[in-house]
Amino acid sequence: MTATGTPTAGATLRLLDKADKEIVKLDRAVVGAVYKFQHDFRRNPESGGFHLKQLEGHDRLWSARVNREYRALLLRLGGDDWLLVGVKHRKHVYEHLDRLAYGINQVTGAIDYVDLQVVEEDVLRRGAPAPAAPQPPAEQPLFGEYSAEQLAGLGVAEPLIPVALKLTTDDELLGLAEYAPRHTAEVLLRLRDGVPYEQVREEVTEPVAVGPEERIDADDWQTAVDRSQAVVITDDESLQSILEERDFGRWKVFLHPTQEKLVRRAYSGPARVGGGPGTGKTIVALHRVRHLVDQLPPGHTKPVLFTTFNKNLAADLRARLLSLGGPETVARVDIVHVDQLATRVVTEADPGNTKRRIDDTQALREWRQMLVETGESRWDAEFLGDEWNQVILGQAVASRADYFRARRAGRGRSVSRAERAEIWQLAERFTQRLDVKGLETHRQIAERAAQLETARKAKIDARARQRDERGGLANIHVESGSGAWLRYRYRHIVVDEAQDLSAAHWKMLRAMVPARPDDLFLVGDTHQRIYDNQVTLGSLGVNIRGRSAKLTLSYRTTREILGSAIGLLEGTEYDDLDGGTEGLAGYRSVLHGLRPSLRGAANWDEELDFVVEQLQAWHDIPREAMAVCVPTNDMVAQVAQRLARRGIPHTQITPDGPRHNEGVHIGTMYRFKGLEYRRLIIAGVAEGLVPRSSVDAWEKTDRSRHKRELQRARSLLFVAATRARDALVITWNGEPSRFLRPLGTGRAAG
Ligand SMILES: Nc1ncnc2c1ncn2[C@@H]1O[C@H](COP(=O)(O)OP(=O)(O)OP(=O)(O)O)[C@@H](O)[C@H]1O
Repeated sequence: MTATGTPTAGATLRLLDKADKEIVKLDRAVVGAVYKFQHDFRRNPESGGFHLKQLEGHDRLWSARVNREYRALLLRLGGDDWLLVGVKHRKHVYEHLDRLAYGINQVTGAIDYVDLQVVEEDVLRRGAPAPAAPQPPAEQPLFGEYSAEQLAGLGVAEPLIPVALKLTTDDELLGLAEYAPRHTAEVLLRLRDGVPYEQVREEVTEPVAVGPEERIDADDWQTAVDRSQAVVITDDESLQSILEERDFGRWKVFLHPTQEKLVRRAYSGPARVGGGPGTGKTIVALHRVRHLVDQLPPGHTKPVLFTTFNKNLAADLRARLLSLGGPETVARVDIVHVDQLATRVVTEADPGNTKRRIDDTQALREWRQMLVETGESRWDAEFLGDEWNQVILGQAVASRADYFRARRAGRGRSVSRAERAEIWQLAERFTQRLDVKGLETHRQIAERAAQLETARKAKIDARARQRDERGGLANIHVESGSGAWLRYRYRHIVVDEAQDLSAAHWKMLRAMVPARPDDLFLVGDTHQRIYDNQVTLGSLGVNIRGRSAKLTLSYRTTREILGSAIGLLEGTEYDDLDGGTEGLAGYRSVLHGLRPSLRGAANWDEELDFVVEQLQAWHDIPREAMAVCVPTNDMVAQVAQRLARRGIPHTQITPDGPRHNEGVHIGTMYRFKGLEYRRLIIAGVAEGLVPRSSVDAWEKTDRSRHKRELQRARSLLFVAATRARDALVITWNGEPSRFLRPLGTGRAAG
């Protein structure tokens, strides 16, 4: 039947999750035709050129002409509201009409669409690209112990239940998981991972199930589409960014229900969202910021602070928030990295300060020089540097007497009273030295900022008390002399990469926002902590107890990469930012791809050749979608040189981010925090470099330091490995890093 009726002023076109994956697999020319099609279709679906036809035997499914050869398959949700579910060659559209199945899922209330022909002919036969793991005997169904009702009860798409019950190999399952609606894939993979039925119901199904108070109406497709992973195509660019998998593809418009809840919830105090790499923590933080801004009364101030660990991450957050919420949202948010914020506070208090800022490594160099110059040999620079950072600055120790009383838990080696006196003297000399040289460390600034902000908060609170006592509008707000209103700097604070902030940072942030509902919202993963800043938030006034949640589904990495990355952490324990421990239980992915490749070379020169060969083999994707990550700055330069010689465009990742947009990105592991690439090579993963040989020197002198340093080095490799979306290659020369042993490069992990 051809569509009839008068032309309309325009239509809504949406795209169902996974349809994009099938569309991108088509020829470039067809994809181009799809762009044009959606543009024209939105303007007038009833234009004759589309030959819009309802498919025989289907009450909601229509076909429309994309070009001479291809047809779009569309579900009519109601009126002029359409859902694009697939694009097929015209020859195949009418062949198996009875194989196209769709309906409203009775558990999730979302729309499931399945082309069983594709499942049987293409998906199941295609199998997995990776060398297969040992397979169960062919006749043993993988889900034999479950009934169709049980699978339906977990929300598996009904048309796929008979298929799922027949699966006998993991390759088939992975193929199906890639094609099936995301929730179906998650349920089946979790069951196959051996997770008990009830636990799958609790962890995977319940978060997306329609609540008992809400009825699922099998005919209400418009409500169903809102519960589905579908995006509304509002302009040509939105489709393009989804199909080209650009950064702001789907997550800008679609959040998983578990993410959505965290974004919208009202919290009675500070809240924390944890979760493994790629689970969408940053995305939740971005949406949370927009949500908070949306609740603000109109105004021109910036009552929301959005902060992260370093400069290039802050720049990235700004760009993404702009894209998510537009200039109106960004106008109400102060986006600044945490050390810059501290510097601002300190400069405000002391505008004449012209000191140069140095980091921990430069500070350590100063310690070394000072010890050489003074001929001091009883203490080593690392120990003193740590003592200064963690005990003296870390606890804001201001006097010798305070230092005698300071707690030194976790410092490994105990020190006597006489030794404390010596250390204090050296620390004083060190600060004087920095002062004379016009230097200042970021840690000093953070401590100072924390003190300034704490004092400011005390003043604000005291004045509020005075006002309450006087019972009204006393003159509480004019700061002495300046005439400025003395009040809290922010109404809400959102922190990304929370695991790397120091105690001083937290003290400063805590003092910048009044303790009220929705004051602090932090996201981070302690498995990714790469700076030596372990804190207990509760002791710093940031009480997240009872307001902590975890995301577990990775949207970035494949199951294969995720499995290897988790292997890197074998046998280690991580904290939960609040004195407890935290693991990656439940951390999973429904994405599937090649196993990471591990490759040893005879020497660095040969390893560089591997890198070049690998990059050349990846000629099918843009250069900037791939990266090379190495342990040291020297190695960055050497990789860059080799790529230049072989004519491979490249760019280095600096503290401010990549120098250019074009070319393979090269950087040290530290630079990869928070980034994401389609394909990644980590080179130089050898003993002596990962971890650095200096780390083992601590084993005899300071066991706790040794443990911490090993953990940090391991986390650094974990962060690097989890930046890869589709492919990960790890290389080394000489002896492979001990961290790789669980991945099968040598003896079992010790
Ligand atoms: N609901 C979603 N749907 C689709 N993609 C998503 C969703 N949530 C997140 N992603 C994608 O997953 C990837 C990882 O997201 P994000 O960077 O927020 O994770 P993260 O937990 O902060 O990662 P990390 O801790 O490794 O830095 C991004 O490419 C993001 O676009």
